[in-house]
Parts: sequence; structure tokens; C-alpha cells
Amino acid sequence: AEYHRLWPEIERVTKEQIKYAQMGLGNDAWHLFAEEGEMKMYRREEEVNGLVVDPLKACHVVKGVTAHEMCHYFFSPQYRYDWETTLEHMTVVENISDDTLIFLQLHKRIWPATQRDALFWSHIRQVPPNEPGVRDIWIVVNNSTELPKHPPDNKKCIRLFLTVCLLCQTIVSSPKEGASITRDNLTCKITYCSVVNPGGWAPASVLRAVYKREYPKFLKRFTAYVIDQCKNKPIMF
Ligand SMILES: O=S(=O)(CCO)c1ccc(-c2ccc(C3CCCC3)c([C@H]3C[C@H]3c3ccccn3)c2)cc1
Repeated sequence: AEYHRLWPEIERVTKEQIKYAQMGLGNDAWHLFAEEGEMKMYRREEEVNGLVVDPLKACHVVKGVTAHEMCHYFFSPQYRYDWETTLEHMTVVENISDDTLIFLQLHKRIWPATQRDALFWSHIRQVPPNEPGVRDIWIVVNNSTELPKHPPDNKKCIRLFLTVCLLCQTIVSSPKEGASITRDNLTCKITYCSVVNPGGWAPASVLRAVYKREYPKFLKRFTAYVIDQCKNKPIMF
């Protein structure tokens, strides 16, 4: 799929997102707005043309799964309805390659905001480890795109714009002398980043309340789902 018209953009945005996820909190003014166990969620308050586009960064550590498994369940369409509770409808409108798809998603209306839909390419890839102790790194990047065949239907709903990445690192603790690696030896470090432009006006207070409620719920539910899906299956590195 290296010759697909979107490939240069996919390469550029994916490389940007790897850097952005791996820089941690940098020296930006991030506000910790949710913390539960190992999960820490940060946001910055930003508006573009009066629209709330608060960047979000979440860090989480889960035991018992690999980075590949976490990214596989996030990327693959067949599992999405199991963990994405705000979906009313989801379809794959283009199969660019086995590691790049284009999704069209209609999200449930969140009162009193108008219903939103999202059209985005989604790309999964393994990334070389960047620090000792990390066995492997996988990333999924979701980035809004436009397709003549799927124009926004502004009468029905508002098209939102998103750039999202899920970067996961696998850390393996050494098993007992001579024992093979089990899921007890696996730790997955997760960095989830999202910037969502709601596309049309919605009260800042409403949007911030939605994000404050929905993002922690989403990351907790998604990671618990992957742990449950993997626990009795062979490890996928
Ligand atoms: O990580 S993903 O790519 C996973 C693939 O689905 C992703 C994450 C989040 C969204 C999203 C974007 C905007 C909204 C709002 C904006 C105004 C009204 C709807 C919502 C609403 C449904 C709420 C929500 C917020 C956060 C997490 C999940 N649910 C969701 C879309 C895709």
C-alpha cells in the first residue's frame, strides 16, 4: 500500500504521533484530570475558533498482555462494538492494506450536543524499541480524512475531526530459571493521545463534561476487554 494516495500522509502523521506519544508530558502545562490505579489522564484546555479541542494524553500500565495484542484489539474492526460503547454504527469503507483501513463511525448522540460522525484512516505498525528493557513497541494511529464518496451529511450529523494514537510498549520480566515466559511476566505500558475537533459548535462546558466522563470510562473498559480476551490465549508478541 506504499503507493496509495494517502501513504505520504499516513507516514508523516504516524511518525509525528510516535514522537508525540514518546515525549511523555514534555514541558507543556498538562492538567491531571483523572487518576485510577495505574491510569493517569491529562488534558490541556485549547480552543480553535471558539471550539474546544482539548488535547488529551493518558498513561496506563496493564499486566498480562503485549503491545501487539493491545494494538490488535484497538485496530481490528471485528471487536470494536465490544469495547466502544458510544458507537451507533461503524463500517470499514476502504481496505487500503492489512495494516491500514478507513473507518466511518456514527457516534451516539450525547445530549445536548448534536450527533457526530467520524471518517478516519487507521494504521497499525510495529516500531523499533527506543529504550533498554522494552521488548517491542506497537502503535495504532487514527486520523480523520475526506472521501468524495462519504461527504459530511450536515443535515444528519456533524463530522468531527480527530487525531488519535495508541502507543504500547511490551516489558517482559525474566521468568524463573529455565521456565518459559507466561502472562505473569508481561507488562504493557500504554500512551493514548487524542485531539478531537468536534467539528461544529457545542458548549465548552458540555464537551469538557463529556470528555471528563467518557475518556476514563473508555480506556478502563478497553484495557479490561483486551486482558479478558487474551487471558486464555497463547501470547501474541
Ligand atoms: O480512540 S478512537 O479513535 C476509538 C475508535 O472509536 C475515538 C475516541 C473518541 C472519539 C470521540 C470523539 C468525539 C466525541 C464527542 C464530541 C462531541 C460529541 C461526541 C466522542 C464522544 C462519544 C464520546 C466519547 C468521548 C471519549 C471517548 C469515547 N467516547 C467520541 C472518537 C474516536
